Amino acid sequence: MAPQAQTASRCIAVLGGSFDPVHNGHVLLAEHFVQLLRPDELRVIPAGNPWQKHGLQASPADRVEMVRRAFDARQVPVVIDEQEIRRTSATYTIDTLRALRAELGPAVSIVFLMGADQLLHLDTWQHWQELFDYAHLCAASRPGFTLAEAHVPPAVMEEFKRRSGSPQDIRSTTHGYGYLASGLAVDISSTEIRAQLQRGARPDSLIPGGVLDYIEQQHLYRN
Ligand SMILES: Nc1ncnc2c1ncn2[C@@H]1O[C@H](COP(=O)(O)OP(=O)(O)OP(=O)(O)O)[C@@H](O)[C@H]1O
Ligand SMILES: O=C(O)c1ccc[n+]([C@@H]2O[C@H](COP(=O)([O-])O)[C@@H](O)[C@H]2O)c1
Repeated sequence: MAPQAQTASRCIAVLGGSFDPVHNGHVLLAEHFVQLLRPDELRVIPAGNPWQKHGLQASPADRVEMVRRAFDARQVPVVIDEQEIRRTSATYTIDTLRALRAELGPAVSIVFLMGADQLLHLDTWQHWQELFDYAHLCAASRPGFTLAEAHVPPAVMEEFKRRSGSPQDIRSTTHGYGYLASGLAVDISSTEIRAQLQRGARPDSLIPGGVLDYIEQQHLYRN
């Protein structure tokens, strides 16, 4: 068992992101871990002020509405959590996980999901090693960002190896495990979608239909 982890009665999978805009890569990342972990809830948390990005294009309200339209609640109940948007300071995941632990209590498995691009610089996140005191961390592969040992910062790889657990371990304990999933390969990014929209293209195979409708109705990402 991961250090100090307790048995968990429920499991909440958490996907944080800028979602500028949300796209099929985000949806498939969440679905990948929903299939693997069978959580009781998917909690999607749009970032308020992501300090490692140089400004977001869409407003918080528009990003929340797009996220609301993107995730299908048929597989798992989906909760859109606006706590990071309400916070005025820089968005640090450690603050979010502390708040989630306070809200959900000590007996819930909290699983923070991310793509490989974030894993590759996890060691730059605020208090990154403490994240495991509140949650399990799961990262999935993404084209252009390999999970191969040679590319992951050594301290991050060492932490994930030391904390390696099975999906069942993660589902049934509260925090402390790391998991690397190499089976995802979705070559979609918000950057590419913004570029396509700006040049007048219609990236309908890259984003959920309801999200594209909203982008068009609100004339987002046109300049
Ligand atoms: N295609 C993808 N495959 C796997 N994970 C992804 C993919 N796209 C985004 N993610 C993950 O989803 C989370 C939120 O990503 P984010 O909202 O920054 O999207 P993005 O496409 O990376 O955006 P941008 O191109 O603006 O940097 C991050 O953990 C990121 O690694
Ligand atoms: O806590 C940090 O220092 C930190 C640094 C970079 C990213 N994050 C979180 O990682 C998630 C994905 O971020 P991004 O930039 O890929 O949208 C989102 O929830 C961010 O708040 C968190």
